[in-house]
Amino acid sequence: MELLRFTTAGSVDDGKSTLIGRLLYDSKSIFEDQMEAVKQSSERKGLQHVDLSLLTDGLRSEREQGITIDVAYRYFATPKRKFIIADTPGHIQYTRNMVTGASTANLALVLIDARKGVVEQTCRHSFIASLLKIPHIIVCVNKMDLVDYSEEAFNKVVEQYEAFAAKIDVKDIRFVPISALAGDNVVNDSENMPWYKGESLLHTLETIHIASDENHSDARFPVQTVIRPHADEYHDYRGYAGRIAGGIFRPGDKITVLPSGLTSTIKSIDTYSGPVEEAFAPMSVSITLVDDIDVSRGDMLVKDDSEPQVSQDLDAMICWMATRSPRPGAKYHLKTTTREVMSIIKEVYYKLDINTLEKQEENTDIKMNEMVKIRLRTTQPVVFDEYRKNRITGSLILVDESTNETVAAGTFL
Ligand SMILES: Nc1nc2c(ncn2[C@@H]2O[C@H](COP(=O)(O)OP(=O)(O)OP(=O)(O)O)[C@@H](O)[C@H]2O)c(=O)[nH]1
Repeated sequence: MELLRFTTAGSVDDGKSTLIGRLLYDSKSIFEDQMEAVKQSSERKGLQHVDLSLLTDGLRSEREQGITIDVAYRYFATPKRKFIIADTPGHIQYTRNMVTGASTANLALVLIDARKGVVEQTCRHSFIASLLKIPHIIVCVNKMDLVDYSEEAFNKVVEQYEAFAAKIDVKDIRFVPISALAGDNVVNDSENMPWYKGESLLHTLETIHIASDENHSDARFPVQTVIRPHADEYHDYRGYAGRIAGGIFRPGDKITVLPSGLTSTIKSIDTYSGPVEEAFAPMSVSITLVDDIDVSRGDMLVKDDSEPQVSQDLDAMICWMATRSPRPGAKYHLKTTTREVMSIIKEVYYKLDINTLEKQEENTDIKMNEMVKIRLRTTQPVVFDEYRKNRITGSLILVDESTNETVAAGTFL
């Protein structure tokens, strides 16, 4: 079953927790005992309705804790799709959390209070979504019950957001008028808004087309492991295992190994369920070649017609995630796909103000949560693509050599 990852970020009290609770509840992804606990807490608080945000906030304390980055991941499934929600706070001091949540997302859910319209947080979250090339945005105009389910109020928010969205690079933007509290258009179609002819939020999440968002034209296979079993019967087997990051590979295809430049031809492609005649992203496969050439972990198999870039000088847009600013001359492990090399930050071009997308070229000492364009110099060649071409081979993280802390996440330009 297809998996859709989406991020949510909103400003305080937009109703994010209530919305996520409503999605889980109405799609029947909640366990009875969790629901019973929420009902009881709501009663204790003297509420007339069941406070669904308690459900989300309760789950929030059970969240997966990253060592440096705190993003609450939540999982649910319907008969049509599986979902992972990366729930991040929208405040500027949590930019790094938003970047982490957005880096693998297929879709960003932007929540707007119908009474307030577009606010700073809305813009910031949308900018991050566009910088990280999230292909789809769904703008949920929430609390429609508080504006009498008015079409005019909804249209005003749509207009306001569209005026802002002209500045960002996201192709697919949709709008859904909802009430997370009352349940309108979240899972079930609303009877209170007959003027809205679109689908409910869940229906959109279940059916939005995401397969074509993968890059199927430029063949990329980062080698994760070299398999060479020593048992006698396999003595001539040498396979390269990993996950395809782009394009299509078939037995018989001519390939080049980068960065070495050696060439060969694919003999076979194996998967857990047997050999295949065709493999594409995001399949995990093991590839064998007709020649016994030198291939190691961190190399990339590509096809001749569309080669990635290979360089030791790399321009990237990064989000600085560490509390400590970079020290002059500090060395960082640069990790991209399965490759890891040493690097230093050679130059800082500018900082990007994520409220306005303006470049700031003066005063470029880097602080936590800032987006910065930098040049890295590595000790060995790196194989990469521009992020806009491929989100997997185009992304990187920097890990501090001495503390082992992830200090930055970024995209190649
Ligand atoms: N009337 C109305 N109230 C809503 C709606 N959605 C949320 N609320 C209320 O708005 C308040 C904030 O909702 P939350 O879900 O806690 O908001 P949040 O954005 O998750 O806030 P944080 O958890 O602080 O990030 C609560 O009192 C909700 O009951 C809605 O559709 N209509």
